[in-house]
Amino acid sequence: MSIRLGIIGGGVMAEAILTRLLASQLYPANSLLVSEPQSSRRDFLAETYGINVTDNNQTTLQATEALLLAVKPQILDKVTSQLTLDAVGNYPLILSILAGTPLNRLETAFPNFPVIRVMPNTPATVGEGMTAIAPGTQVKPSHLALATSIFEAVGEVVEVTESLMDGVTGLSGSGPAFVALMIEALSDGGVASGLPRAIATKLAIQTVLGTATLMKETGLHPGQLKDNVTSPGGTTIAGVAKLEEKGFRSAVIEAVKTAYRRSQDLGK
Ligand SMILES: NC(=O)C1=CN([C@@H]2O[C@H](COP(=O)(O)OP(=O)(O)OC[C@H]3O[C@@H](n4cnc5c(N)ncnc54)[C@H](O)[C@@H]3O)[C@@H](O)[C@H]2O)C=CC1
Ligand SMILES: O=C(O)[C@@H]1CCC=N1
Repeated sequence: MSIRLGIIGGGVMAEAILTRLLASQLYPANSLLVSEPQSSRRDFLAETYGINVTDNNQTTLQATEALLLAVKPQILDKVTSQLTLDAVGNYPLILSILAGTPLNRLETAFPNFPVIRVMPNTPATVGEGMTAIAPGTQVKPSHLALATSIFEAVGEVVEVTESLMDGVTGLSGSGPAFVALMIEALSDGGVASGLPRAIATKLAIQTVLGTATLMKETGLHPGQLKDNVTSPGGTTIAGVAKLEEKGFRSAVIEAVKTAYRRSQDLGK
């Protein structure tokens, strides 16, 4: 079978996405080709998923539908300088998940190719990802449909203008790490209160998951949900008051803003 989707960089995010593309049967294993310089990583991906692997980025350009850029933003120039685009007979859709990397830089690196800037997140691994996509100037509705189908296989998709992508990166791109810290801290609090670690972590994870599911399914405003839990003179308001005293909400807001600014800086 021909290669339909090429991926440059076989790291964490590439694996998260390709596992779901396989599980959803959107792409069979033999239609995927990952280019990755680390031989141990290539072997792992080939043996675990049965996909095609290579150490030559150029060969991924044979992809008939799309080429996913999944390397660190800092090495984009090195990767593109090694590609010979003139030799390519077709123009697969370029999907870049590189944090901070603007469309105009990608479109300059891939002249005449349709380019979409994408920001997924790691819950994509389990099909619960949140992906934002921002189309470039050459993108047609069929390209948008293709990008949407690929990222709907890993969760939910929203289309935004590019000016919002750094904010998206600070919130949903980096957000899984912020939520993981919250879960770890909840578990630590449980242990400090005498709970065994395994039970504390189970309680913390299910509490975050259940709260998110409740808000998603009911559309409940976060403030209303908080009010519903806080009994007058009860335990929750005592905890909420402590979070306010310690600047919890301000810390989270600043974390997202700092990640947003870092994404902006990566693009400079
Ligand atoms: N990890 C995350 O939560 C998210 C990451 N991203 C973006 O995804 C991209 C990849 O991030 P991760 O998967 O976390 O990084 P990673 O470090 O796990 O994967 C990058 C891979 O690229 C490979 N690589 C290095 N040089 C290469 C070259 N010259 N040609 C081809 N491959 C090469 C590395 O060996 C590595 O396997 C980054 O641009 C990041 O901004 C976007 C959303 C979320
Ligand atoms: O930390 C990073 O730069 C990447 C982008 C969003 C999540 N991880």
